Amino acid sequence: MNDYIELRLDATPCDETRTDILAALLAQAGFESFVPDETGLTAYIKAELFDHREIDSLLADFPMETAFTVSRKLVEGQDWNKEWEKNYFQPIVIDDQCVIHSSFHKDIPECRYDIVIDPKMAFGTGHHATTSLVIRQLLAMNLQGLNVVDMGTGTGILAILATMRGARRVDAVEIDEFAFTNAVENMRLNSTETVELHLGDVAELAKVRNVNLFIANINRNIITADIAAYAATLASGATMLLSGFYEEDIPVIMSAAEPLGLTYKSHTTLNRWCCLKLCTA
Ligand SMILES: C[S@@+](CC[C@H](N)C(=O)[O-])C[C@H]1O[C@@H](n2cnc3c(N)ncnc32)[C@H](O)[C@@H]1O
Repeated sequence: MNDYIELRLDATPCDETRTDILAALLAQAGFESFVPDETGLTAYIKAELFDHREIDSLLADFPMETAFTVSRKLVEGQDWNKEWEKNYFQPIVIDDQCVIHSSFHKDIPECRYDIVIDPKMAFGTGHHATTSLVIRQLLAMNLQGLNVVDMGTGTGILAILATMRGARRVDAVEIDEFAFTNAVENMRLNSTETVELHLGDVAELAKVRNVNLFIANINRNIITADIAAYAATLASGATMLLSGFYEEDIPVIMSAAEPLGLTYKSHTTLNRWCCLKLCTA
C-alpha cells in the first residue's frame, strides 16, 4: 500500500467549472482521486509523485481569475482507501431505478437495480456527472440481447448495469491495472462475471465485432484518437454512447465520427459534461 498526499485547495470564488478544471489539471499532474465541495477540492496523489513546484505553476497558470488557499498532509497507505470510502462515497440513487453503494453501506434504498461497488482507487461510483449521464441512457434504452462494449470500464459500473439490463455479451476494456483488478472484484460482488474483462487499450477490440451498443466514458482526446477502431466493431443499426468531455467538445468528436458513418442522434448534459449518442445507418 502506498502513502498518499492529500492536497486541499480552497478557491475564491468557487464553482463547479473551477473545481472541474482543477481536477482535470491535477489529473494531468498524476493525481488519482478528487472530492469537490462548495469551497474547493480535495485531491490525492501517491506521495512519491508529489511535486509542490508543479502545483505552484499549475495554479499560477489557472485559466480563470481565482485565488487559492493550499494545504496538504500525508495519508498513510494502510487505511487510506477505507477512509476515503467511508467519508466520501455515499449511496447514490439514479432515476429512482438504480442504487449504487459499497459493500459496507447500511440502509440502502431499494431499487430495481442494486449495484455494489467497492471502488478502491478506480473511477466509477456513479457520483461523477459523466457516469450518471451514461447510466440514465442505459436505464432508458432496451438492452435485451445486445452485444455491448464498455471502453474504459473503471470500476466496471456501466458493464455491470448493461449486464443487469439484459445485454447478451458485454466486453469491458480497462487500461489501468489497478482499476482492472477492481473491476474483477466488482463483477464478483454483483454476480456479473459473464462480463468479458480485457486489460489493455483499443488494441483489445481487434477481435470484437457485431457490437450493438458501444459505450466509452473516457476523454475527448482518447475518444477522437480511437473512434475509428470503435466504429469498426459496430453492427448495422448500432448505437454509440460517448462521454468524458464537455458539450463544447461535440463538434470535435463529430468531425472524427461523421467520416466513419456515425450520425448525431442526441446529447444530454450535466454540469457542462456531456453524453453524446450517435448511431450507424
Ligand atoms: C472516466 S473513467 C470512466 C469509468 C467508468 N466507465 C464510469 O463511467 O464511471 C475512464 C476510465 O478509462 C480508462 N482508460 C483511459 N484511457 C483508456 C484507454 N485508452 N483504453 C481503455 N481504458 C482507458 C481509465 O483508466 C479510467 O478507468
